[in-house]
Amino acid sequence: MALLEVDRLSLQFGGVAALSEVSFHVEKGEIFALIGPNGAGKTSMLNCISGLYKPTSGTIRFQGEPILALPPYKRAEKGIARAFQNIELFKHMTVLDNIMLGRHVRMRAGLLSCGFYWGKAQQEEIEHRRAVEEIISFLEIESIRHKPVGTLSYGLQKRVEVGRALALSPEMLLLDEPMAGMNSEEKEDMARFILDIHEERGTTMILIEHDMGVVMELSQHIAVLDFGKCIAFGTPEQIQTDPQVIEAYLGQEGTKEGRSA
Ligand SMILES: Nc1ncnc2c1ncn2[C@@H]1O[C@H](COP(=O)(O)OP(=O)(O)OP(=O)(O)O)[C@@H](O)[C@H]1O
Repeated sequence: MALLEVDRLSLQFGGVAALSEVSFHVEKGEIFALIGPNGAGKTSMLNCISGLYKPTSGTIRFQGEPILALPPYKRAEKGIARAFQNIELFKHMTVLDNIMLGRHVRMRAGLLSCGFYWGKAQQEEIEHRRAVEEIISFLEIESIRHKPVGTLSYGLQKRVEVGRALALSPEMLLLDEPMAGMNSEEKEDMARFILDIHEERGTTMILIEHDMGVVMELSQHIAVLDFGKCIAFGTPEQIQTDPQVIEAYLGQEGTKEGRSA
């Protein structure tokens, strides 16, 4: 059984079909890429998976269970975490506090239990701190842990955004253009972190990325969207040689993005 199964998913915005009958599946432990030209429906698909958008029809199953009726926080509890295309951090708060906030759905001790079982709540707090410190050291951001996020470079903010999503200890991580706007050094760092997360934590990932070199190198399977339709699904080798993909997206040379991207 695949970890995530998307079956004939459609999403309509008035007259615009953002997604039409899209089907694909993501295996546990793989890096899966969603590619396609601007406006193809990639972010809309992530929004349907995380619960921000409600599809018009179709189904999504996570670990065999239908999830479309669940609100976003329930999907987060089930292990689906999201890093956004436009950074969604609290800019005035520190790196540490932002990542700690990402951990909140894993925190069980509420106000009542804190009152009755102070020791238990304290123990939990220590464990969450340890998990967060582990992420900070994993992402090599120890030196900026007490800095307000708004004072950091764009590349570092993107890294913190990934850290916030990782704090959920997710089963599946949705990464929407994690390298957009980065210089080549920052991109290399992010690619290394994605591979490390995959190898060391075994986290399944769905990656939206426009850089074809990165996509072909990192992912095991790729789905190609074009005008809301899934026009191809396969390994990087299959996608690179698929005539429909070359026509719609990669351009005649099969290396760069064709249509506006
Ligand atoms: N909230 C919304 N309201 C109306 N239309 C929307 C909304 N979100 C997306 N769309 C439309 O759905 C289509 C798919 O958009 P989407 O952002 O999913 O594409 P994308 O492949 O992620 O593009 P990009 O690569 O530019 O981020 C577009 O025509 C877009 O205008």
